[in-house]
Formats: sequence, structure tokens, C-alpha cells
Amino acid sequence: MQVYTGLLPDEYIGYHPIHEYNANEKKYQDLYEAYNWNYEPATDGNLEQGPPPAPVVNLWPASMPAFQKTLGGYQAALVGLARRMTRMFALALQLPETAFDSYVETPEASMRILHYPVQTASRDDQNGIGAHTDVEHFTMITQDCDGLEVLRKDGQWVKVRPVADSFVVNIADCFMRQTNDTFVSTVHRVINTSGRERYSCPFFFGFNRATLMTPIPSCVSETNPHKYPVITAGEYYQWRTKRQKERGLGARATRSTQEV
Ligand SMILES: O=C(O)CCC(=O)C(=O)O
Ligand SMILES: [Fe+2]
Repeated sequence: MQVYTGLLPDEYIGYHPIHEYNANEKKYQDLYEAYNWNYEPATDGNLEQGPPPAPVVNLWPASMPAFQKTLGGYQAALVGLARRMTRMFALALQLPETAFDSYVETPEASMRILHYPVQTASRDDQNGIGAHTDVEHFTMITQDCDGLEVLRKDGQWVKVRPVADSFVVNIADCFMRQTNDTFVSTVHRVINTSGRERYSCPFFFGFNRATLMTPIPSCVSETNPHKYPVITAGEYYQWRTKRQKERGLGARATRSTQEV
């Protein structure tokens, strides 16, 4: 298939067929299919001066130009919203609100649309998508029905019910690393026992690939030193993407590590 994600082992884009992953090693493979695409700076109406973006790779279906136009347009609007939210996060970290502006000029801003068929296997035997944390700085999700669950600190899974005209916002691993665990990534999963097909649309937002993920000053001290190696956001994205792909596509028989 022209858009099959397996065509590009180091990228997460393209079509991910159903039953391709099993993040938590359940009896049955995870029950979702997805189409992922990268942010293309050319579609970003707000693009300011900044470091040149990494070359953009996508696997758009050639026969469906409206598909690319519609999804790319929605993504451009979300990039604008995410830039504004980045300012709110800066204020929450006791920084000037513009402190992160130069990190989100050519951001990591990939998206996916997901389809979860109705699950008939038990919750113990299958996930829609297995428990995991996202990679970038934060994620905004739209969803059309029940199924998403997040793990609380006390170990309880909590259902995240859809609320009309709203996004679910999850902290992701790059923000956790840069804030030295002041912000904690949300462990989440989907189990679609709602009795209807479920559709969702997560938007993954992170700093420019060239950004060195140095610790946020308010999050480190002599008694709370920085725990993570300082690498660029791009190095971290690429390492995680490769690892996720290796554990999924083509590795059904040998997968032995859990995402969470
Ligand atoms: O479908 C959802 O609500 C969440 C999907 C998700 O966690 C992901 O794609 O990383
Ligand atoms: Fe996720």
C-alpha cells in the first residue's frame, strides 16, 4: 500500500493497520487503525522566523487531495492554539510568557486520526491502544465517545468522558524531562467497550527539533538536581519513534517490552 507506515521505519507517519501493535502484551493485538502525518511548515499561516524545519516527510494518499487539504488546515489552526498554550505553560513555570516562543517557531506538531472498532474481547484480554505516554511536550485530543482512560497517581484508571467543544490535554515526556518531573506525563490507554465505533484525533506538540532540552530553572535546585541527559528534542523524538516501530511492525512474535 502506498501509504503504509512500514515503508518508512524511522517515521511514525502513514497508515497503521489494525492489529499491528500490542503495547501491553495482551492476549489480542491492540484494536485500532490510524493515519499519521507530520506538520508541514508551508501550511502554517503563523510561521515566523526560526530555525529551518527538518525535511518534512509525509505519506499522503495521492488520489485524495481534499483529505490532505482538510487535515492540514485543521492542523495549522491547532498549531496556533498550541503556541498560545505554550505561553500558559511558561507562566505556570514562573517564566516570562514568551520564554518558549523561539522553541515553537517550527515545532513538532504531528497528528493522527484513529478508528477503534467495537471491542468484544474482555478488558483483560485486549486494549484499543495499550497504556503509554506520549513523546512530545503536550498532546491535545478530540474524541467522539467514551474509551479514553488515564492513570492516576494512586494507580486507579479514570475514564475521560468526551466534553463537547473541548480538548483533552495530556503532558508528554519531553515536558516531563525538561521540567524535571514538575509536570508529569499522563499514562493513558483506550478500551472501546462503548458499544459503538470510536474516532479520535490527537495532536502532538513539541519544541523545534533543534531545541536543546535544558532544564527549566524553576524546576531544578541543589537538592533537586536535573535527572535527565540534555539532548535535543529531535534526538529524543527519533529515538522514541524508532523504538516504538521496532516493538510494533514486524515484531509480533518477539515483542517483550511493555510501553508502560
Ligand atoms: O484515541 C485516543 O483518545 C488516544 C490515542 C493516543 O493515546 C495516541 O494515539 O497516542
Ligand atoms: Fe497517546
